[in-house]
Amino acid sequence: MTSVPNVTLNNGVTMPQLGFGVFQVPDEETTAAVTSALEAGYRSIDTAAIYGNERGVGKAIAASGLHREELFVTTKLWNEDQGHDQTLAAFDASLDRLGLDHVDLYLIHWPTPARDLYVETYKALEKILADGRARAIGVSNFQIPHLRRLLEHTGITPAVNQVELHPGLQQTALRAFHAEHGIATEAWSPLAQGAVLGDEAIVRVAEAYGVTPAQVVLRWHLQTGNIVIPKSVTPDRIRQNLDVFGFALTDADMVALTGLDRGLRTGPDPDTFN
Ligand SMILES: NC(=O)C1=CN([C@@H]2O[C@H](COP(=O)(O)OP(=O)(O)OC[C@H]3O[C@@H](n4cnc5c(N)ncnc54)[C@H](OP(=O)(O)O)[C@@H]3O)[C@@H](O)[C@H]2O)C=CC1
Ligand SMILES: O=C(O)C(=O)[C@@H](O)[C@H](O)C(=O)CO
Repeated sequence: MTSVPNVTLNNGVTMPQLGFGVFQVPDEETTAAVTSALEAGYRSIDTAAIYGNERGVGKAIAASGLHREELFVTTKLWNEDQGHDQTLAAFDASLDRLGLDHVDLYLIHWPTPARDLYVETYKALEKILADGRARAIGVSNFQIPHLRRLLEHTGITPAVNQVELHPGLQQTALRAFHAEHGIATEAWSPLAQGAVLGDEAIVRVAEAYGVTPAQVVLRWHLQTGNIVIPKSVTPDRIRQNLDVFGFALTDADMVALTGLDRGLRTGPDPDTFN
């Protein structure tokens, strides 16, 4: 079985560097997809309240026979549930749907700056952490000014910032800020939902190694130091996306992929998304 390296977060908790995402997987299909992933060897699952599939994730976990300590489960607080008390209630509801008594990582899904609630929301996450119901807390889609404000007004540095990141959107300044403050960078849509897989440089490197473009992109993430959570509902791809530890890109390959950065956002703009 493939062994995925761990990243040590800023509170000492370890998190697999490669996990499985379930955005856009209907709840009734999620149990099968997560079961395939767990059978392939994934141990980290990324869901969110807004995905509507926490129950499907929970069913796959319950049926897996794996010990809870072997798994790393992330879920996220949806925008409309921001605010101190609403966050605590939304977290309880997520745990209930997952059928778990704690998650490994709880994230604020988007800063939604127009609401101006993310600081008090994060304080609720700090309480959840203190109560031992999340092993680590963090954020998603936070830009540098949002992170600076959290660092100024709250007590615990986020363990993770999960952001859109792939060869077409490399987030260089944000990654540098994370490194400076001990925040792990987690890449969502690590394959750009397929939009970079036809890039000539990626195809050329894939042909040279006899692997697929998706495997090249995932290797680039791992060697860049990102945590990645590719999604697939296709069993062959689920296995393929984990089979990325038998080859390594050279410095020249890494430079070729770095040249593909072009501000390609496939998802919403975090400064305006509400
Ligand atoms: N925090 C946030 O705001 C966000 C978080 N996320 C998280 O990140 C995860 C991953 O991002 P996501 O947007 O799903 O996109 P990905 O970049 O993981 O791409 C998923 C798409 O690529 C296809 N695919 C997967 N593997 C391969 C492969 N080996 N070869 C060719 N195509 C492949 C999938 O098809 P198929 O399934 O048909 O095989 C699917 O269409 C999400 O599932 C979610 O957990 C995502 C968006 C926003
Ligand atoms: O997938 C997620 O985690 C997201 O937050 C987004 O993709 C978001 O829900 C969206 O796409 C809204 O248009």
